[in-house]
Amino acid sequence: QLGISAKKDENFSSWYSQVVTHGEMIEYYDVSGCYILRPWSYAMWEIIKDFFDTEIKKLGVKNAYFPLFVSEKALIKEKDHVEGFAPEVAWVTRSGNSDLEEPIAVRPTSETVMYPIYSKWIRSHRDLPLKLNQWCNVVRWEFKDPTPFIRSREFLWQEGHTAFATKEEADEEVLAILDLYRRVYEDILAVPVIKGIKSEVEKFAGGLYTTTVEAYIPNTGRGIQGATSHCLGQNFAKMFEIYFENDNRERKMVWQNSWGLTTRTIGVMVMVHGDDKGLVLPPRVAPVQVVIIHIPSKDIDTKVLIEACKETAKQLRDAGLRIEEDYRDNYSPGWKFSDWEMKGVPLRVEVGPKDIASKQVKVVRRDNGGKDFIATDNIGASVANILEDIQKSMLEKAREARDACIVKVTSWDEFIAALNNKKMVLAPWCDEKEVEESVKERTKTDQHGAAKTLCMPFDQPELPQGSVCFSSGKPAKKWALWGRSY
Ligand SMILES: O=C1CCCN[C@@H]1CCCn1cnc2ccccc2c1=O
Repeated sequence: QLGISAKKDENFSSWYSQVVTHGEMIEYYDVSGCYILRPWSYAMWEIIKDFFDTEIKKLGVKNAYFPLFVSEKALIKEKDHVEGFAPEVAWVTRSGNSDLEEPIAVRPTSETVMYPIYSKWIRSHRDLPLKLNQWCNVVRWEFKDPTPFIRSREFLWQEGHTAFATKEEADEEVLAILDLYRRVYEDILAVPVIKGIKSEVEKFAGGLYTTTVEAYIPNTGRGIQGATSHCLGQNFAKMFEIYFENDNRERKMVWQNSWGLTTRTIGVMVMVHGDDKGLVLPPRVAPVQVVIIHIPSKDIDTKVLIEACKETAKQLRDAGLRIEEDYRDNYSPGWKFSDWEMKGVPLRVEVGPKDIASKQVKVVRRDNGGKDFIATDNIGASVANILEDIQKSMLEKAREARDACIVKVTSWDEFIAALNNKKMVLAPWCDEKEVEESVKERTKTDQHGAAKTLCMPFDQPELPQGSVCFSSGKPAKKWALWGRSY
């Protein structure tokens, strides 16, 4: 395979497309906006899913599966949340040569599938809390430019849908799930995120409030929504008549949450960490963490060399690491090095005759190219330590790059300058809808989309008395993080 021809800092979209295809993550498909997830990327989704699934089960969430199809009646039940999304809904109108009586929608999300059933299941406070999740696909017929993992017409996600007797329980779960999303990004994908609450304009219209983890792509200077955890309040309970009798025999509406994380996570990780040699995988999400490559030589019988490699591989597997051994004799070591670098494998172990003699191996880090020699005895622990160091330093490096792209301003001129300099902008804001709409209008240009609020960070800087909104001049209520986004 040839190397990647596009440079990350010169042609980001070509670079990204080449990295995900040469890295064997994606195969293109003849239905626009749809992609094939090859084993290399699907294994990453499985790692993310294993972590999140284990954690939500600790919170008492159970997995279930609801139908892919939604009746038109059910879908338009909550019209004001659907009307904004209506153009994205895909419909089944025919089977074989005959039209269906009623068109059936393909789920774009499952509130309207699940909540008529929740209404049937929930009668008494003893039926609460109800906490269900499903791992599935959803379809949204988007028209904005499709991008593998980042924006596709079908994607994989989990969607959690919970119901509680009290708002306090719902509020608490919203934040517990949001922290799990932070951990997916920071602890597994080594991508720093900012936790915050969405503005009234940006929140899920059907809900009470939306919390979010916001990531950032330095090369494009755009923010990207990482995952969202919504408190729906009692809005859906009202519409779908989801009531329970409390222990005073009073009829009450439930308080609900819904929360989702998608395969977009994988695309964000690729964009943040990849380089001009291809993928750079954080060890926690790498399907293969270490690849062992023998260096044939006339000074040693290749069988002996490979036996030594197998012994090292066994020790590394016994240390719980995901290992690949590449003894292919139809490729040179150099060819193999670039092949595994393309796939982003965090650590390469090279074994040659000299290494056998001195009971050592050569290790090469994918993230910074660092080379070292380590002893073969107790190699499991020492390689595990190197992988931990790679994980930590990738997050630190990404955090520094992200922090360097946040500019704190107080005036409109500073705001526009920072925005056009591809930064995210932290500015004091009056938190009024029409002001956000006007900023969108004033920042929309033909070559970029409008700037919008990404979130109001939970971690608010000091807001000095008398601070005014950078845009409206009205009294500022809080700091908002603004930016162009995906
Ligand atoms: O984010 C989440 C997390 C998972 C569960 N659903 C919520 C809210 C989904 C918002 N949404 C997003 N796109 C849509 C597209 C078509 C119809 C409806 C919708 C829609 O309701």
